[in-house]
Amino acid sequence: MTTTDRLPVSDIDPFAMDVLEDPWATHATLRDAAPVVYLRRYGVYAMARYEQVHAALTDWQSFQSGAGVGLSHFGQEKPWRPPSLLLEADPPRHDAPRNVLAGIIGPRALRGLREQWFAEAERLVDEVLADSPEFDAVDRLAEAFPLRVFPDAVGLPQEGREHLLPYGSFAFNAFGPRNELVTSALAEAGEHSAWVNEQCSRESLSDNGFGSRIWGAADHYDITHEQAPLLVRSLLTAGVDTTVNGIAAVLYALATNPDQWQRLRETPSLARVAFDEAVRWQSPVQTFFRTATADIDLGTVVVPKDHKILMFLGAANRDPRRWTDPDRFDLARDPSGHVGFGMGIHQCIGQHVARLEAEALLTALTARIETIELTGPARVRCNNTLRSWQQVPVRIRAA
Ligand code: HEM
Ligand SMILES: O=C(O)c1ccc(-c2ccccn2)cc1
Repeated sequence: MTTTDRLPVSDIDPFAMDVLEDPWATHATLRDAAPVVYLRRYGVYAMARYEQVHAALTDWQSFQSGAGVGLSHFGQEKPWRPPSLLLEADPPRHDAPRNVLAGIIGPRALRGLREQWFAEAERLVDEVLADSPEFDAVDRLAEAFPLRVFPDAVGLPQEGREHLLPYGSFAFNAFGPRNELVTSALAEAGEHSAWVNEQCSRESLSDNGFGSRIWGAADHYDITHEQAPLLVRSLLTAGVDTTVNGIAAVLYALATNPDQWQRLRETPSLARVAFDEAVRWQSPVQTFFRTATADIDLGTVVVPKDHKILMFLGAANRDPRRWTDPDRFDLARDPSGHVGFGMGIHQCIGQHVARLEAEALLTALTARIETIELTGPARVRCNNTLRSWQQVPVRIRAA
């Protein structure tokens, strides 16, 4: 760490494989270095403390999304796909698409799915229990459950759903630098992208799903018919890999903290707290960027206009300046205020979908399983943006 005219500079590479594999020590180094650190390798400004990340997320006028929320600046480089109407837009363009999606996947809109998703979770857990007591929780639960309920809720056809996870994985890698995680997936990305784009057309989507409701909003002139497919694409991009890794995170947390699992079994109504505490503790979405709309004077540092700011959500969620004993997964904690779903006008619009999926699965598991424990090392799948689990091998004992 050096300081050139008071600007703390670091040569840390947050997208190096060893850091993506185990980021926590790097987060501590960045937090302790300064409120804002210049990462010389990428020419970006890093924020790892809760206070600065929260401030940037809630100041969209200074920290814009319209130039992209990845390393690439859309004013300087062509995006790999047409920009998202929510994620990569600022007010006023952001407003109508946001309001339309809020009405379709917001908490009230999901009430009709609760019973169905709870029943589906029970069916899945019964199937898993009928097999071996040892299995990979990523394959059999974290991936299986979201893929059972979410594509149907969107209204996708059965055919081709295997494109969803690799498409999302590529999209989240693409927010980072063009490293091996991106270049190694470029060849197949076109095929996944073509399938996803195809599913966004009105004729691909079944009636009364999230997708057809988006098209219905265009019929009511809440958005245009040109915007409708991009809103469906938002669900397909952000709605699968995130929940898969959020659920993997809570299963990993419970399998490695048996006392917390027992506490959840005693009080199953803690399921939603358990999920949010896991999202805080693991931060399935680790980092993403904003772009300075003008020279931003942050006291210790001035971020020049059009420079990128890298926000470390995973580091902010474990900042001892904000959290007591932050590295502990603790169901006694109130995790509200965590930035795992972001904060401010772009705060995750699908968080209610994610919470409902997790609550359904955890409720089915606590009712049917006495113990769950890791039987070997959990394996991370490196991704430039996501904390993604390749494998979480567990043994369970039926209740
Ligand atoms: C554990 C699961 C999830 C996590 C951790 C997560 C995380 C996030 C975060 C951190 C943001 C803020 C991005 C920013 O500020 O630039 C975000 C935005 C968003 N998320 Fe999620 N998400 C999850 C699940 C979902 C699901 C299930 C959906 C769709 C059904 C979804 C759709 C979106 C969309 C459309 C945005 C953009 C919102 C806007 O820009 O106004 N997410 N998510
Ligand atoms: O609207 C989309 O296509 C989209 C929405 C949200 C994300 C995202 C990005 C970073 C962190 C969490 N979510 C990605 C894509």
